Amino acid sequence: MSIERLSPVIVALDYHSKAEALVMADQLDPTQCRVKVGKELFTLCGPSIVEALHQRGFEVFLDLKFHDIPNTTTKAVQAAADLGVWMVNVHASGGRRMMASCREGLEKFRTPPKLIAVTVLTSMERQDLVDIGLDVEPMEHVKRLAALTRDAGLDGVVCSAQEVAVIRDICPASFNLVTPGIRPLSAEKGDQKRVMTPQEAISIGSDYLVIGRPITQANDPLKSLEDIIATLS
Ligand SMILES: O=c1ccn([C@@H]2O[C@H](COP(=O)(O)O)[C@@H](O)[C@H]2O)c(=O)[nH]1
Repeated sequence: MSIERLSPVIVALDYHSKAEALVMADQLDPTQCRVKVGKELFTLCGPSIVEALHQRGFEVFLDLKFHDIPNTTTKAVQAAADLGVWMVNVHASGGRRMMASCREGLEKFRTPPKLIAVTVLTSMERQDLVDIGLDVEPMEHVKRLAALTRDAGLDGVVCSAQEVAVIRDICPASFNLVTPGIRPLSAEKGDQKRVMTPQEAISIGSDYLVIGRPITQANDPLKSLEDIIATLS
């Protein structure tokens, strides 16, 4: 069975050293999940952490959320493609021309990474948007940015599972919906605001569940992952 059908879970390896991240990865099974390398780990380790995870058989989501001018972000996603990652992302608020340029920049790769865009961070709620001059509900802004991302030709968006149904109405079924802010009922929300349980997120149509602390900070991370996967079928 392909990994596409096996598990929608992407484990966020948010660690402060390569050693810690690999201790965690070595407890996980690449047929049961993908892994995500974010800003902290990549800033500390660079491409060597991606290589080490590839050697262990994991597909890697490089979650660096590029947000810059079109030329810079395009070169950045091309560098990610050179690393052979499975997925890479930019911020949709960088705009249509920036996203379209990144899309075009990946055309020369035989197997480019999935290119997706972050809409509104799952840690944000209405007041956070007001604070940055956006007097809208997160749902409304996510919908607008998802439409922009679709029109720029990207493969999908990062959103909260709470927005999945609304995005499904305006985007094709092939448009990947990647949802962090996933919290089993027993888990702490921490800094996440727009959350949903793994089971609800899958039921409503999330394609991929990004899960960090509920797995990585569990006493038995593999059991925690298996317990989550068991709720999905
Ligand atoms: O909107 C977003 C975009 C990215 N993230 C990232 O996902 C994980 C979530 O980790 P948890 O420990 O499960 O909260 C983390 O790496 C974030 O950088 C997000 O949470 N929300």
